[in-house]
Amino acid sequence: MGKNGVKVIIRARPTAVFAQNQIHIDQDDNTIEIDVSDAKAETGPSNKKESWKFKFHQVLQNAGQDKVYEAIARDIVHGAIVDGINGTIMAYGQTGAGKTFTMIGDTRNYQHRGIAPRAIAQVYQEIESRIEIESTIHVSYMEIYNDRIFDLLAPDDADLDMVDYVVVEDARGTYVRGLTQVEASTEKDALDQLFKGELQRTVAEHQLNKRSNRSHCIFTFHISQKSRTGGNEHVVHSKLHLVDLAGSERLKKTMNDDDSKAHKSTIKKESMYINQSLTFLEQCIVALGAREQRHIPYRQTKLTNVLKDSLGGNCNTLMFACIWGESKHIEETISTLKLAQRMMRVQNEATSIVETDPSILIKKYERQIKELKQELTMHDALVERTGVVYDEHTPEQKFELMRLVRAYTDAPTDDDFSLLQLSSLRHIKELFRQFRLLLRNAESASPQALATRTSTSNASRDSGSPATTLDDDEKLVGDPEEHGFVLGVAPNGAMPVSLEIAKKDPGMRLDDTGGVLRDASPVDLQSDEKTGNNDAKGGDYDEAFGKNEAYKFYITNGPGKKTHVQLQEEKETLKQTKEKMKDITAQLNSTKAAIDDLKLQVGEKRTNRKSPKKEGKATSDGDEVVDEEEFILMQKEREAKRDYRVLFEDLKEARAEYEFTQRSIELLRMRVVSEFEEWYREGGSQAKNGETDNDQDKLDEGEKFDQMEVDRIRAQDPDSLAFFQAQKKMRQATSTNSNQRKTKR
Ligand SMILES: Nc1ncnc2c1ncn2[C@@H]1O[C@H](COP(=O)(O)OP(=O)(O)OP(=O)(O)O)[C@@H](O)[C@H]1O
Repeated sequence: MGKNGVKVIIRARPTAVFAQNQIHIDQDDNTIEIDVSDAKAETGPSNKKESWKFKFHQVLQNAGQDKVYEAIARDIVHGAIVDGINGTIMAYGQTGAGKTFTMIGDTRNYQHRGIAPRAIAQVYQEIESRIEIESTIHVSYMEIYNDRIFDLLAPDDADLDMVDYVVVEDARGTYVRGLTQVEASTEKDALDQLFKGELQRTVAEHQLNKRSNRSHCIFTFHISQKSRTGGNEHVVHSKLHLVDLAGSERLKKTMNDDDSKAHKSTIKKESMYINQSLTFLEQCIVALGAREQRHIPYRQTKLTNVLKDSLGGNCNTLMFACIWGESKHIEETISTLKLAQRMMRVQNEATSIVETDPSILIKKYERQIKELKQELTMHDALVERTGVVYDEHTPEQKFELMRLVRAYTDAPTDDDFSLLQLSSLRHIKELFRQFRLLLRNAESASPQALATRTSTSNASRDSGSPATTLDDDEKLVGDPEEHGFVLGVAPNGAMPVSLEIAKKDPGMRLDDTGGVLRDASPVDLQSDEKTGNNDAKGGDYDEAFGKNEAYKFYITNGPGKKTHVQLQEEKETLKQTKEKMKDITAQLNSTKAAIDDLKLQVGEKRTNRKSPKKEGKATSDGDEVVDEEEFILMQKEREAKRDYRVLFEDLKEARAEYEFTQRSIELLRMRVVSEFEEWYREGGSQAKNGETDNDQDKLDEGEKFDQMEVDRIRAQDPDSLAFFQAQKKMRQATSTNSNQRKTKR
């Protein structure tokens, strides 16, 4: 942000009859001196002022279009794109003085193109060079004629006379509601719109200049820019106005004596509006330039209202004051120069208008959260904290917390807090939540059920084995563990939604909110067993026991052996990975300690080197140099940091492997259970009792035997081989039928 004076450039159009006696232009000093004393002498003595000296930012005479553009216009366009600051370039002056030539130029001659086509080219060059920024450009083109706004880019079928455009204001500044803004993605698009608008301009013929226009025209770029990479959440809005004002001459100069009455009336009306708007433009300029604060009459005319944020306020403003250096126009020239001088006193506050793009802001916060989580994970790794949860707890994690809460409430002593090691705020909240759920469940359960539950829980703990339960449907649930297959029967409603939860406690399940519930009245097999009351379900217990035995067989010698071996291997891998993580964490810690130590040593060395008491080691040009010892320390520090990074990556990899293995174990467990269930249902358990030779392992053995037999037969009598094989096939089929009959029985 900063105060930015309005820049003023005087442009004198070429003429064959330049008033050399009256106008003295010094282009090096950027001054113009006017002296009308000769002319006054002809009309007699007067006490009116006869000479003036003006100084401007630039005074150009017979200057080419390129020089005019390069003078200051290029900087204003650059500011609108690169700094996001509104820019206004306007041309003021009497009719025929060269305003349109300056702003638009000769549309048929490329060399003589004016500020608008040059600005269009620069805008697209600038945005193309800023590949990291996404820019959107819209253009509008309006004409203010007799204090009415006309849309020069309105669709061809629009009824322009019906629309009364109004100027409104919001946080982004002033704009004309309903005015067509065409998106222009390329230089060609923008040029097309400029030329389309030029065709629409209202042209009135009058004596000074046949092509003269009697209106103000404003071509505007509406620019929005934001970061493509999402590195910044800001959207910068800026505008660039190119304003071709109507001629500032007085009425009498615009009319011919032989003009018709109607024509005179039209010109009179036009001149009145032009003069009014230019007078208010001048008043606004004077008020803006005044030392004391004054009311600025922006709202008095459409022109000043539209240019509100382009005359004063957030804007870089450049005014071209075009003069016609002929003696007969000297009064208009003086009047133009006076206004231009006042314009130079206006100080603008140039700032960019920045809005926040919420989508980018969210992305930024997400990135920050991710980085902070990574930092926390790194910190946890360094202090050997594992299992800290910073994200939402998964159902399994919630279940684990519930188990801890239950273990804590069932603990024999009140202060066994070791069970509830608090690792994060989220962890604490979840613990409280589980406590609340436990309390609510307890409150809603009957005292009898509570008592049963307590005894159940105690019995399980005392027996040191997981609880097994039965329900009316006698549906079996269980868990394959290394020690065998533990069976239980849970009521349908209590069937766990999560295998992880089911495996740890079949009596528990998740509620809708992810809280863990225990069925209010489970019948516990262990407690029945303990009290000797297993008459009622004794058969089931026997069956369960039988199934347990079958499972043991299934995973040791049965068809589940291979999967079970895989499961054990995965568990071993998990153990090793855990060890590896521990090992890497230890290495990370020692590397971190080494880095800290080296940093300290380097710091000390540096302090000693800079200490005035020590002998300074400096090169001839004053640069300090490090000694060999410090250099070696710095090198070691760099290497330690590199090691640290490698180790950290290793740790990440090991953790990923650990998690992957956990998932793999889970899958294998599920597979063992479901395959066992199927095998058991199909009567596989009978096979293990030796009632059939159809067992997979036995078949394997049998196959070995068969092979030996085939080899023997082939050696003795090759022709009998086919017979032998057919016989074997029949034997196998007979055996299968016999098995099926036994299963059905
Ligand atoms: N610097 C210049 N060099 C060459 N020709 C010029 C220059 N300035 C103006 N002219 C010529 O003078 C004529 C009038 O100029 P121009 O239309 O730009 O005046 P104007 O100030 O815009 O007038 P109006 O107020 O009527 O729009 C045009 O034919 C234009 O080509």
